Amino acid sequence: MKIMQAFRFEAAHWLPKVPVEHRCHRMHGHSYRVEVILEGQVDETTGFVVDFFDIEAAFAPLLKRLDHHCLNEIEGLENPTAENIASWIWRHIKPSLASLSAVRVFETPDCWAEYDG
Ligand SMILES: Nc1nc2c(c(=O)[nH]1)N=C([C@H](O)[C@H](O)COP(=O)(O)OP(=O)(O)OP(=O)(O)O)CN2
Ligand SMILES: [Zn+2]
Repeated sequence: MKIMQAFRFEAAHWLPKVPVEHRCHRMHGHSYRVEVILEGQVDETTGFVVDFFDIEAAFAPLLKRLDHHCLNEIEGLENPTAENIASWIWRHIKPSLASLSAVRVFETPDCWAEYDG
C-alpha cells in the first residue's frame, strides 16, 4: 500500500550552474509542493501504513528550514534544482521514516522531480 502527504512552501532561489543568460540564473521564487510517499503493509490494528501525523512531524523541521528562505543559503542546497531538493529532503527524512518510498518536488504545477533513493 502507498500513502502520500503533501506540503507546500515558498522560497527564493537561483541556479548557479546554468549560463548567466538563463533566466533561472537570476534570483526568483517558487511556490513549491512536496509529496512525501511511503510504502508498506497496513497495520491490522490501526489501519495505517504510517500515521499522517508522524509524517507531518518528520517533515516539520525541514519545512521550517525551507519556507520563506533563500534555498541557496541552506547547507547542501547550494544548487537548488528540483532534483537536488528532492534528494536533499530524502536524505533528511529517511532516518525518521523507514518506509519512505519517494519524494516528489513540484517547482511549478507542471514540473516535478522525484527521488526514490
Ligand atoms: N530539470 C530542471 N530544469 C529546470 C529546473 C529544475 O529544477 N530542474 N529549474 C528551473 C528554474 O528554477 C525555473 O525557475 C523554472 O521555473 P519557471 O521558469 O518559472 O517555470 P515555467 O517556465 O513553467 O514558468 P512560466 O513563467 O510560467 O513560463 C528551470 N529548469
Ligand atoms: Zn526556479
